[in-house]
Amino acid sequence: MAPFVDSGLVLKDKDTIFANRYVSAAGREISYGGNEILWNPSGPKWRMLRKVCVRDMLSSSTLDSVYALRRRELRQSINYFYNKAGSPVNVGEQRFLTMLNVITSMLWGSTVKGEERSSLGAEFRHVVTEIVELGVTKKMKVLAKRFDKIFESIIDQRQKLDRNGVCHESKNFLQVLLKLKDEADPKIPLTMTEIKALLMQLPYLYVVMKEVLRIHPAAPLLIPHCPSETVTVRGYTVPEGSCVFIYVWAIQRDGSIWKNPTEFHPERFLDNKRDYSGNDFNYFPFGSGRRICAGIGMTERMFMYSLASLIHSFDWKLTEGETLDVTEKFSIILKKKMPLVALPTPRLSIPTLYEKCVSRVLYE
Ligand code: HEM
Repeated sequence: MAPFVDSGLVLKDKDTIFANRYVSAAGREISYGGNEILWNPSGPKWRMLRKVCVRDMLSSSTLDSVYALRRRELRQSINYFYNKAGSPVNVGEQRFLTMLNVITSMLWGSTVKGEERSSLGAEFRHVVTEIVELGVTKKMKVLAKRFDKIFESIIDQRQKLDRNGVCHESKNFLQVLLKLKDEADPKIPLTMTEIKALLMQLPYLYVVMKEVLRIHPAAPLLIPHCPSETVTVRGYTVPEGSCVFIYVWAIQRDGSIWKNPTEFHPERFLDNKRDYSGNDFNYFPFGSGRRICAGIGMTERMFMYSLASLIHSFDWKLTEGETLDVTEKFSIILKKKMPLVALPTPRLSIPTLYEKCVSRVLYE
């Protein structure tokens, strides 16, 4: 049993030493030999990868500049739910597909569409799920091939796509709302009060996001760290090359730190005293130190935008007789044990608000 020590000692005081990754055989198989940013050992190669990744894909300015892309994918998803009004839909699967499309579009500018979008997305999700759950090297090889096939298919589609189509959209949520207000049917206006109410809704959604990340951190043990040399932490010797898990899930549910820790209570974040920037070792769902998640900005934008849009566009209810089950399935990545299946009912009276983002070149 590993000793319990202050995670700040590992991720802050000895960050340089623990900045390496412990790459299991299975991890090596799926990461082209441990060669991508997540699994790369700390060193010049990782620094270069991280710099490129952050500067060219995940910086605030790049993320802001691809707002139209997020909007296009989200509207595609809203349109999907609209067409399924009153029927049970797998909400998690759709959100995963949206995220997948945004990320792959940012990576190689491709968009998977129509039937293929669903089947490729389902295959991708299936492969990711198996990777996360199995961790068996032999099986990993097979899965890695399937992954590779998916990538090939996406790249292939990208090559066929017309490169000229882009959605020329305004940049922030407020501008979108004002545009909607101007374009709304005069009989069913979107009032300034409603716009304000929506904007008020948003800070609350932000604390909802924080609470979700506290109680269900996506990487409950972070991603395994590995000391580059033998080191002593609080009197314990941690040999070079050992696998170090940081149990953020337990820390974020520790009753000596959090009041009613197992209760979902977003209001606890309203005082704005805690954030996940990596400086608070009682709340760090994205990790801390030099290996902190590079996708925080992306997560914030996608989470807030999609949650706000889904709540604003639909009333949601569970199927008759069902209760909400938030039981977790514990693995290197935390998942819901049972998928969230819910019935969407459109709540906006302007049907055009449910249309896909129409870019003449892309969708005609
Ligand atoms: C709910 C959303 C997410 C959570 C909770 C999360 C959490 C994490 C955690 C805990 C780590 C490891 C930190 C450590 O080892 O100390 C990590 C690493 C990483 N994440 Fe995320 N992540 C999320 C979304 C994303 C997204 C959307 C992207 C990019 C599109 C991303 C990109 C990365 C990268 C590149 C690393 C590796 C950083 C490195 O090793 O240098 N993450 N993430």
